[in-house]
Amino acid sequence: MTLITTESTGTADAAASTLYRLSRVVKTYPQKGRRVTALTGVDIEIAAGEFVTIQGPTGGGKSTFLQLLGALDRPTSGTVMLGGTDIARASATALGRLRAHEIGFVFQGFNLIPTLTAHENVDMALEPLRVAPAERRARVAEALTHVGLAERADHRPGELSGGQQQRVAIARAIVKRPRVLLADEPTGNLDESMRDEILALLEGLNGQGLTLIVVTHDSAVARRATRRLRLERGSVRDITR
Ligand SMILES: Nc1ncnc2c1ncn2[C@@H]1O[C@H](COP(=O)(O)OP(=O)(O)OP(=O)(O)O)[C@@H](O)[C@H]1O
Repeated sequence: MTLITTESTGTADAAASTLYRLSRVVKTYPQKGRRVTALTGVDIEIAAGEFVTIQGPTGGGKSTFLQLLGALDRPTSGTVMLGGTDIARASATALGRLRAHEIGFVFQGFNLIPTLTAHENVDMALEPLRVAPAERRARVAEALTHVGLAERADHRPGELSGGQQQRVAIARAIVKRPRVLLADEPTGNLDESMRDEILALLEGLNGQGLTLIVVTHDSAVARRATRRLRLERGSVRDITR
């Protein structure tokens, strides 16, 4: 099964290759006539194949950090390299392309379209990729099989449990064969048994070489990471033990 790209295979070579390189990243937001600093000058590298978790207090800068990694926003200063692209300086078109092709997103609230079936929700991610119809159908089926939902392809989100909805969201993220999967509290809305299912699925994907970067308050998730980061008052600290 080819769910991930060659750039992110789990070989020792790929594991040693840098996926993200952030240098002196500052992010400020205007707020009531002054500027709030969300990131104070972050320097960090993330290698292909890592499973990184990001923890920290509310307002510490986690969402801001994830938005920059996801090419959803640009830093105020500094560079955010994803492979050979500097997210700070790339055109809006290039960033859109990066998000569509290279980055899978998973959110706490699943963010599925309620009127579409599981198959249609996953298929949407292939829309910008110009995949031929037959291959498109095969890739969607493969992604749904991978998350254990082949039998539920025709179900709408309202007919699925929270854990199953998150599986559909993960299928939607991996169907594009991204270089990295970014997740914001992916287990935040789930009970313990569903959390463990999703965690096992994410770990399996990482075992196949997919780079995972997960913002989480859940220490059970963080315990499985290969590297744990803490973001507090806009700075990153490595807390892997
Ligand atoms: N769009 C915005 N406009 C103004 N200030 C913002 C904006 N987004 C974030 N901030 C501020 O930047 C800082 C970091 O916020 P961020 O959302 O990145 O933290 P967080 O660690 O994700 O918090 P939480 O765990 O509550 O989601 C906070 O002081 C926040 O108020």
